[in-house]
Amino acid sequence: MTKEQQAPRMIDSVRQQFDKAADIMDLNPNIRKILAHTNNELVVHFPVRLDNGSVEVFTGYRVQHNNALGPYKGGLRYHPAIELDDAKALAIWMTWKTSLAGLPYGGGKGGIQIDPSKYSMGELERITRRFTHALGDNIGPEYDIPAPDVNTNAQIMAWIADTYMSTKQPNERSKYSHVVTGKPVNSGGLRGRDRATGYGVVVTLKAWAKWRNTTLEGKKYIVQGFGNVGQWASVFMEENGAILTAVQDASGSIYNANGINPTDLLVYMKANNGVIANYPKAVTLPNEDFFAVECDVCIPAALGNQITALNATSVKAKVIAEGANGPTTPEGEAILREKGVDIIPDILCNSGGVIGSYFEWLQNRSGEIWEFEDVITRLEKKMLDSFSRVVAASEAFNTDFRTAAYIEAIKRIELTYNDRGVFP
Ligand SMILES: NC(=O)C1=CN([C@@H]2O[C@H](COP(=O)(O)OP(=O)(O)OC[C@H]3O[C@@H](n4cnc5c(N)ncnc54)[C@H](O)[C@@H]3O)[C@@H](O)[C@H]2O)C=CC1
Ligand SMILES: O=C(O)CCC(=O)C(=O)O
Repeated sequence: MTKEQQAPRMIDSVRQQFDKAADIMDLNPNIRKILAHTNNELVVHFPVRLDNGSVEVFTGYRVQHNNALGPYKGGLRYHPAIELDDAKALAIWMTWKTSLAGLPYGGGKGGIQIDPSKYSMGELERITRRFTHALGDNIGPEYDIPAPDVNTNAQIMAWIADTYMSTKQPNERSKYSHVVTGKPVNSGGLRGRDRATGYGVVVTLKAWAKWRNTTLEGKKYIVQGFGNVGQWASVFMEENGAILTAVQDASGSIYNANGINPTDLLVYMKANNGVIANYPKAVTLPNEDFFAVECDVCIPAALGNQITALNATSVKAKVIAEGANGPTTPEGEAILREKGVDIIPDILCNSGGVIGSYFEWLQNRSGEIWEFEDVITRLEKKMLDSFSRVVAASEAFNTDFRTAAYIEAIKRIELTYNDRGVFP
């Protein structure tokens, strides 16, 4: 086992994936050079007074990969392990994701190195506002538009929007509400943005099932990560008649061969610090056995580097629907492909979130308020269009779905550079 296999890094995965696609599509070497770099990498250190009167200095990141297609776009994550290289990898994935979805955006990502569970609500508000202040005009509604990601939510987006807008002239503040998306509905948020990523995951799974001449009815599925993406994906899988048999979150893993009702699990979590541990209607499973659970569908919806050379051999699922960003390493993927497991790649599978964010941005820019039904209809249409283009590229280039999705995404950026005549 090499060192990389034991401690894979997301930045290595995204680079390998890019190189493979760039080789196959014979990408213009100048454009290849540009896309191999991130445009801007910002690291900020900012002090915040805690409830006990002491001052702590936090480290935050914002990486802007590429903006050939439009403003940088992508989430902010609050996690103790986030480092600059992770923010880079996640920003690069955003560039491919927004391009594949046909959005007028580039890719960005960032966050704060913090375990939010250790801080009070008041502290998190002060940390968020101070971070926003430190970012200053390195974000902006027509420049770089953050959104929720791991451990961030609509409340945090509302604090960011409020802090950013307060730095502008009073008579102009309302022009800036789309500096972030994923806001609460009453603060300019989109009806349906909360469930957009999980809904999109299931739209792609239904499309995959159709492509495989089957349906989701009666299929057993397992979900890693029961936060925004995992919860909503489970709710929609349930609506399609699939059966949830195992769940893992940061607190542990649970299993019930006869099925776990996602709505009932959510009720339990609400009363139990938001975690699944000790759910009484399932047994506890050792974390290392999670991906080996017998199932048809596996939805990793937590962090990167979860399915690796160390556990891919034991995967039983027939399809991996990547709700998370970068959950499968290239080494893990090679083993899965050898076993005949299909993978719906992250930049396609979880793109419902950023598509929803785009709708919110349009809504704020035009002063409209969209109906929930319109959001869902438009979201589904866009995701199905992306899915069809990925299938077509996979056939045209005789390659796997991930590489096909990359080719589709990179092709659009290459065409844009070519149109400008800068790098013929
Ligand atoms: N929120 C969104 O709209 C989008 C999120 N994503 C990706 O989806 C993934 C999940 O994001 P959210 O659901 O928003 O985050 P979240 O913070 O709402 O939920 C994260 C979940 O992962 C679990 N988790 C954390 N560490 C874990 C570990 N070591 N093992 C197992 N579970 C663990 C947590 O307990 C929690 O259940 C991330 O990779 C994120 O980048 C992708 C596209 C959009
Ligand atoms: O909604 C967005 O702008 C981006 C969400 C995100 O961070 C992602 O798709 O990974």
